[in-house]
Amino acid sequence: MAEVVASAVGVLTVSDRASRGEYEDKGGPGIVAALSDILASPWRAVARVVPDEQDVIAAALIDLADREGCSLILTTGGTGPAPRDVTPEATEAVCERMLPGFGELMRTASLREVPTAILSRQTAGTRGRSLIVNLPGKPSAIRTCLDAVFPAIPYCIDLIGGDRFETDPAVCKAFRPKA
Ligand SMILES: Nc1ncnc2c1ncn2[C@@H]1O[C@H](COP(=O)(O)OP(=O)(O)OP(=O)(O)O)[C@@H](O)[C@H]1O
Ligand SMILES: Nc1nc2c(c(=O)[nH]1)N[C@H]1C(S)=C(S)[C@@H](COP(=O)(O)O)O[C@H]1N2
Repeated sequence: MAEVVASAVGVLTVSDRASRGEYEDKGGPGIVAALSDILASPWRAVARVVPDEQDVIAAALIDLADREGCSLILTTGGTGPAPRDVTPEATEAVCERMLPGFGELMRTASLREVPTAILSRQTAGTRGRSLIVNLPGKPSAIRTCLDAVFPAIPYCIDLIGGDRFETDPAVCKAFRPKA
């Protein structure tokens, strides 16, 4: 019988205070809870918490993509305009190709909730067989943004040769044009 292999998903919290233990990280667990709801195929989280330092974020993204083999990596935090917000820069630095449509759609969805949605510079891109997607730091933004873009994520990962992800159609209808 074929062995069922759980797909690794990187969950990267970028927060100075959460990384120092000054507050409990609600971002990483929020992403895990959302994925538990959305995904129907076997998966496991590889979670990390790092400070808002571009080199540290980039190193974590490279490790999750190249060593841990995560087909999907979700970051939370560090996407705003403050001087220490550098998650988009770290993402661009490690990606071969950017997918600006992700940021555009996530900001549009968030704008229905808060006018400050336009302050997020969140983006997405691919590194080898990994798709990296930035989410804002506010834990409440995680579900809003994932619900907006997740229908396109499994097909995107198919196209770059990553793992096959299935969603629970009652929660999220993944769209595969060639299926
Ligand atoms: N990982 C997290 N867990 C819980 N709350 C968070 C987390 N990240 C952000 N927040 C909340 O969202 C707010 C905005 O997030 P932002 O990423 O701008 O944080 P920040 O003010 O730059 O500080 P830090 O980097 O220390 O989290 C924070 O002030 C905090 O209330
Ligand atoms: N859905 C949603 N998107 C949101 C927010 C939010 O509360 N909900 N906060 C905004 C604010 S106030 C900022 S500054 C930016 C960047 O946040 P970050 O630096 O924590 O990533 O995300 C924006 N996007």
